Amino acid sequence: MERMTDLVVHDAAQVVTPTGGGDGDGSDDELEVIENGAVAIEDGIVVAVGPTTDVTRAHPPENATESVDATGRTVLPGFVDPHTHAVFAGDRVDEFTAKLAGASYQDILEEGGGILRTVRATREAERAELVANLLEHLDTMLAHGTTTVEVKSGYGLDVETELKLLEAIDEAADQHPIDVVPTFMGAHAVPEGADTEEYVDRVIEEQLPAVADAGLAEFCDVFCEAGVFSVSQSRRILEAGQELGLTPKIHAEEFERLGGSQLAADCGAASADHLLQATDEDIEALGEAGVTPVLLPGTAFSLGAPYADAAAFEAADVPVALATDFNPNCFSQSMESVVELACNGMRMTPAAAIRGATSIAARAVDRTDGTGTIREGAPGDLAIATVTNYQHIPYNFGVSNVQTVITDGTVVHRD
Ligand SMILES: N=CN[C@@H](CCC(=O)O)C(=O)O
Ligand SMILES: [Zn+2]
Repeated sequence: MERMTDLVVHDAAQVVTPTGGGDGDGSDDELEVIENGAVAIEDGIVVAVGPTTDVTRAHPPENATESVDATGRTVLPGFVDPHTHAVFAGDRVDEFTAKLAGASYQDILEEGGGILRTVRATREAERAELVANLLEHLDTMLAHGTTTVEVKSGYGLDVETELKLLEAIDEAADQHPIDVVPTFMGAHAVPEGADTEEYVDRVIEEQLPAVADAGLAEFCDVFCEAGVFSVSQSRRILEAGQELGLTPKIHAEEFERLGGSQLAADCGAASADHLLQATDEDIEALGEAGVTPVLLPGTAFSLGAPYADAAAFEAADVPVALATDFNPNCFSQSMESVVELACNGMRMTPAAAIRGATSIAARAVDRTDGTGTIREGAPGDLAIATVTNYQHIPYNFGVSNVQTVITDGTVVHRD
């Protein structure tokens, strides 16, 4: 029977989708490829996906409000970027040059640069400037196929500025088609001149209650790292956040192996991120506890550090999510680039990288509604690339392959 459809994408060389979608641990998911495929969307939700002949019989493009002829192109779920620090003022391009000349990330931070420098610039910025900056970055993300993004606060380190950042995230989210997931990260660094224990008390007693009261965050994240927050300090913060309804996330085993993975497993975190130094034991603990590991190849690339051991996760049957970690130290908003680095740098297969950037990434932000897949009932979020086969995305690196982006069944970007 013919029906009126909001959007039909048809005649795609490939429609590509992970078979899972947020439920289960993702280890049995596969990447399904439908040759000459089509997708129909109604009321923002996918209502049909399959061969073009089947989908267009029930949903003729000529009867749809909008149709996209995807001949010669590949349709993917919109990318999910589950780890960014995208709201801040200024940049640190001079530190980029200093790092190339040999300065380390931690030397820069210990001298009051790095995160602390962005904190100074962000405290001085008006909320409107932060909103405008974030909207610009969201536009760039969208143009590269991202339709869901997590954004952390963490360049305030005091109640007032942390709230200003979360309000800026909320305001930008209201104005932009990307689905924005807000995370509170008051424990991103120890502010200049502060004692770490006293600052942990302030995060727990002042910042967390104010954030929970304002209802502006879904997750609470901590930088669990030597010289920043210890495992026990991180545990106190994450448990306090959990009591206020914020799901834990953690920056773990980035520069040193401290035990953040085990903590993530103990407190049922949604994700443990970075994991450059994670051991087989850590990987097993994350897998058993259902914590999604998030690997950030752009960060290793920017730091000139060895990549996380993606093969060890694969061997343990623990699927990994991928994210940009977009921040002033790792300045890329592009999930296309992350997929390229995952393959060319971490030697992941294109199929594993696409799953990591879509359905597995959705697990890292607790999106269990089919986000990151193209299946009936999932949100109508699609990225259409100018390639005839999804493997060409990492193969043809360094260029923008995404051409058209759809959120909730509406075309929101076209190159
Ligand atoms: N490692 C801690 N936080 C960020 C970097 C933030 C910054 O350098 O401004 C990260 O995840 O890479
Ligand atoms: Zn981070």
